[in-house]
Amino acid sequence: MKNKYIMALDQGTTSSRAVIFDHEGEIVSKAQREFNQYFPEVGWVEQNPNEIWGSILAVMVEALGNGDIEAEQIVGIGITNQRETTIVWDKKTGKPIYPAIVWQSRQSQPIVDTLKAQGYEPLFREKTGLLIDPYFSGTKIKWILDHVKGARKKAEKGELAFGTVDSWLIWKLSDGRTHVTDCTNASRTMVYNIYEHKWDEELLAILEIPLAMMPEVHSSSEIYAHTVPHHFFGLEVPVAGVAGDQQAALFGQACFEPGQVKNTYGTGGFLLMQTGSQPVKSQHGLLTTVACSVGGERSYALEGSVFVSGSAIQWLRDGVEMVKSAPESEELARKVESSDGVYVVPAFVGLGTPYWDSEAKGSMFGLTRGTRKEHIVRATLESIAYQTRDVLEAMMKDSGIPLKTLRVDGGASQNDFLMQFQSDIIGVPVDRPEVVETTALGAAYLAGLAVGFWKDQAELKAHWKLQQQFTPEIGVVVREDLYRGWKKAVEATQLFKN
Ligand SMILES: Nc1ncnc2c1ncn2[C@@H]1O[C@H](COP(=O)(O)OP(=O)(O)O)[C@@H](O)[C@H]1O
Ligand SMILES: O=P(O)(O)OC[C@H](O)CO
Repeated sequence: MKNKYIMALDQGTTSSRAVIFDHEGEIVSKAQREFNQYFPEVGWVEQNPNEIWGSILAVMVEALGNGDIEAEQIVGIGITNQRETTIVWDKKTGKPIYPAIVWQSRQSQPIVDTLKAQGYEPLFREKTGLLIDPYFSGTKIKWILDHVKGARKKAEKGELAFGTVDSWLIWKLSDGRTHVTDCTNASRTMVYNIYEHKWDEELLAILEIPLAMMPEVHSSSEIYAHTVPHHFFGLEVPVAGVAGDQQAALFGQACFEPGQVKNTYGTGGFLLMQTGSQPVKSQHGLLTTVACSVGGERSYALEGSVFVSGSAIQWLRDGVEMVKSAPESEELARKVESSDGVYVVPAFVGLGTPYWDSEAKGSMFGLTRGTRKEHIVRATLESIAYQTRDVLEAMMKDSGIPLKTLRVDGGASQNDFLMQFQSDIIGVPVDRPEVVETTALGAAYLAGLAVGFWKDQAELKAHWKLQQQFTPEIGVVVREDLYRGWKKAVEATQLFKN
């Protein structure tokens, strides 16, 4: 008999991936495609939902082909996606009425300013665990309904559908038969009540979003739909797992115990701490969000976002051209003993957790006549680790749980210098697993649990294998000295507004 597999569709901000996993949780094949980003105005980021769908169709075929795997061998599909990105489409024609508004897009800032001025922040925070920010879907939906002619009327009549990218893909895979999302994605919309587990009618009313356009909210692991045969080689394969990409990574990292934390070093840095069955309210600028819902059990997480993480290295490469490739940053950083007192604060798009300062600009401190390119490169890598510590400090304060280890993944986690410095600056081990495609793995796990491919979470936990552990190599005095310098640099950065 031929081996059976699970296919994960990882629909990220800049590319779509299909990753096929075997029963041991190992990758047997994958494929990846980039798609276009559109920047129609300063600060706006949009995508074409049909291009997203096209890229997904392409990678499904390529991943099967690359691994010489037949479609019949896929027993379940899991979906994980860039979160918050907002799509509104016509239920009858299946056509989007506006491009996808990407999570990074700021066009709904004026709506946010009005909501804040009206004093709604505490209400939204209390019910959704989020802040009022253009990042989340709620004000993006309102923006579309306000700007596309006739849209609100159609939405009121139940003719339009809203979805994050997971909903859109399930709609397409099922040929318009299923309009659903999972609770992790719902918890990023700013209109989902994370305590009552439902769309919050009061918040929907404030944003003038008709309930009729919202998808049904389900758990993260169950059969939502089957592929229609013409989209999947004549087969009806169950779509059985869904989670937002950061929550999927937490699951893929097997962070099931309260207090376990993962950090994904991608374009941005996303830290999630598993807090178990109880949501923890943050006093230190973190978000409270749904971590997962499997087998009737729902868990929560505290989340912190570092806006510029791996993209600081893209800046070194493409902006100031100090490195030719991202891996070269490691080579250069190792050429000097230290950053020699140089601090780079990469606040290129403001500062995220815990500062939430949208006006901060990037800055550099401590330059001398002796400063070389290598010091600046090193300081930029170090800034990624300092920002991570900022978030972890907030997590420790909010949860009261001391950090034992940090599990890492994402592109920049391949940088050994960065991982060592990360461990040095937080004073606990940093654990890098063998499978760093943890986002896709999490989605595969969720689908595999629903179709009986895997038995339970204990089985999944046993799959997690350490590839390399980085342990602290500097003492507490040096560590705290370095970190104090960083805090001063951030303080000075925030003072500089022009
Ligand atoms: N060896 C490396 N050292 C430092 N940064 C790296 C390295 N390799 C990749 N990166 C950074 O990681 C990011 C890409 O990671 P990825 O997980 O693919 O991100 P995303 O999913 O957000 O597109 C880029 O910003 C890149 O600069
Ligand atoms: O697609 P990524 O990996 O950049 O992740 C985006 C996040 O889900 C945004 O909240």
